[in-house]
Amino acid sequence: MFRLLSFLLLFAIITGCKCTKSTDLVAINQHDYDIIFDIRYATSNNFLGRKIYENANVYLHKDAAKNLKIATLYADKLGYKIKLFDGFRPLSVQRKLYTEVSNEIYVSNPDSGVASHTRGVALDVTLVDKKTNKELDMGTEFDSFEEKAHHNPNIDPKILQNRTILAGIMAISGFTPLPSEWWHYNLRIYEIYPDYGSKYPKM
Ligand SMILES: C[C@@H](N)C(=O)N[C@H](C)C(=O)O
Ligand SMILES: [Zn+2]
Repeated sequence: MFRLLSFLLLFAIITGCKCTKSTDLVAINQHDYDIIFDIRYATSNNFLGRKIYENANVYLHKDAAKNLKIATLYADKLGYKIKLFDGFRPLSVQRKLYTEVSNEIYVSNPDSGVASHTRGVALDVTLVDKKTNKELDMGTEFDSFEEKAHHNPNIDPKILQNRTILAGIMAISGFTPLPSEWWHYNLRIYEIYPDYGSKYPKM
């Protein structure tokens, strides 16, 4: 009897661990999400000029994934598609980016406990016009670490309008903006989510 109970306990622990992995972070794929994928760190088209991810697979915490789906519906109704630049980020990559930039306004310090990409609840996104297939003009490129990328009401009205459309879609879907990066959104109250960055270096 004791043996059976021990076996069942061991089985529950093992399957429970697997459960945490497979249900917390989920893959974001073309089949389930009507978005455009442009995972920049899986290419050399990023501020480092070299590929950092081995592949372009994207993962998000299931709560963020659910809200991203809602955002795609709002975007679609308004005539846009969401383009995704990044989602879950392994700790090693967060560290690499931080070492290169060394500015916590633009890259979260991996040791500060405030990083949201490593929790799987941050998204780097923009909008594409469905009619023209062109990205909206947001005033700067993605990962342009300068003041022009900050949210600011005193910018060109067209750029302000574009950023505000993105902010509206994301806000109504449960995300909050980062003041210093027009492309970065955190799931609301992201601090409650655990950090998966070192647990899942590569999914
Ligand atoms: C590096 C940039 N794309 C980014 O995501 N910055 C925020 C602040 C972060 O690293 O959490
Ligand atoms: Zn980001």
